[in-house]
Amino acid sequence: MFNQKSTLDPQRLLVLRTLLVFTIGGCLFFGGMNIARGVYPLAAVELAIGLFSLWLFFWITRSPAPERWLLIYLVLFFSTMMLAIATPAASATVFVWVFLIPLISHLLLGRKRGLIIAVVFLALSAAIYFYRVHDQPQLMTALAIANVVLCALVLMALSFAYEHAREKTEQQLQALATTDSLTGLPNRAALQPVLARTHAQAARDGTRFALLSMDLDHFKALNDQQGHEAGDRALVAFAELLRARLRASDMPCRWGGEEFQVLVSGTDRDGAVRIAEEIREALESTSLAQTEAGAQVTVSIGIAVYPDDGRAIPDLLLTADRRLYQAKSRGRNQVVAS
Ligand SMILES: Nc1nc2c(ncn2[C@@H]2O[C@H](COP(=O)(O)OP(=O)(O)OP(=O)(O)O)[C@@H](O)[C@H]2O)c(=O)[nH]1
Repeated sequence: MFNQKSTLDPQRLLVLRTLLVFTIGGCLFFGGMNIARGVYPLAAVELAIGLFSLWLFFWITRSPAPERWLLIYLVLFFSTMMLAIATPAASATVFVWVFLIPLISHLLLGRKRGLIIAVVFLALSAAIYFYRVHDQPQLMTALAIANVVLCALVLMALSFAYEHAREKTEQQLQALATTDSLTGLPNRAALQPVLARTHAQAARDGTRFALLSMDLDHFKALNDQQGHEAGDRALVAFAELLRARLRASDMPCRWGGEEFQVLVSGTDRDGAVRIAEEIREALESTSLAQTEAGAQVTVSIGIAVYPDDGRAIPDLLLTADRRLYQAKSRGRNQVVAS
């Protein structure tokens, strides 16, 4: 769950695999045709690209660097296209493939890298096109040139706009999926990759980090006596308190219900206890959530420090949780760190 493997996003993987299927089929077909027509250099390149595409179809989900292979494939694919349009013996209609360049670049590489690759290969295609048709007056009229150029520009603008809108939607969905809607804090799904990164970095650099597991006390009583809305307001206020007390490099998160988790980087046990005590005291000193029975919502906190309390993330979470419940059983409103 905490392993960070580099993977392509599913949409790009689907586009790439669809394209690879057509590349494999197309390369075999055109390679065979070009052998029959005696255009051997182009046929050899096409067959080699076909075999490479077949291998990539299976390798792409296993590769540790799929983005790099994506770029290599695209450059090879477009370069083959350039070779095809530059080959005098190739069919005149081979130029229609050029119009796929903006669409494929944006779908596979995203807005910025897609635009750069598309501009480079469209410019190359234009140079090859004009070199090949410069002696055909009917193709060198302003109208004929405007048709080709405008069509390419429209496709470029449309695919750029599509990718721009798609990236924005993806960012919004990502934010929704990783933010707790009540408190606005990151949620459990958001903490996991950050925790994995912090853990990997601490293991590399020999530094420490602490996990503070927190659970609000007497929260059920508050809900029962003053209503769910009062409970919600207390959760929002506690989230505010966390934001106000923590440094930008620390990461508070709503773990679920009235449980919170705080990841504090570059700190030892004493530092973590200081922060936890500050938070505990700050909540205690607010009259934010007084229950009718006179109890006040406070917070119990369990601390685990890497690597002293465990080297694996699940062990640290377990230790922090165990200490949190020790704090509860010792009477609540306290910090347990060892
Ligand atoms: N208002 C509100 N209540 C929630 C939310 N999520 C969980 N709860 C409530 O939090 C309460 C947690 O109850 P308990 O686990 O018994 O915790 P507690 O009353 O704080 O008891 P101790 O932790 O032992 O002090 C339950 O009543 C849940 O319904 C939420 O988003 N909003």
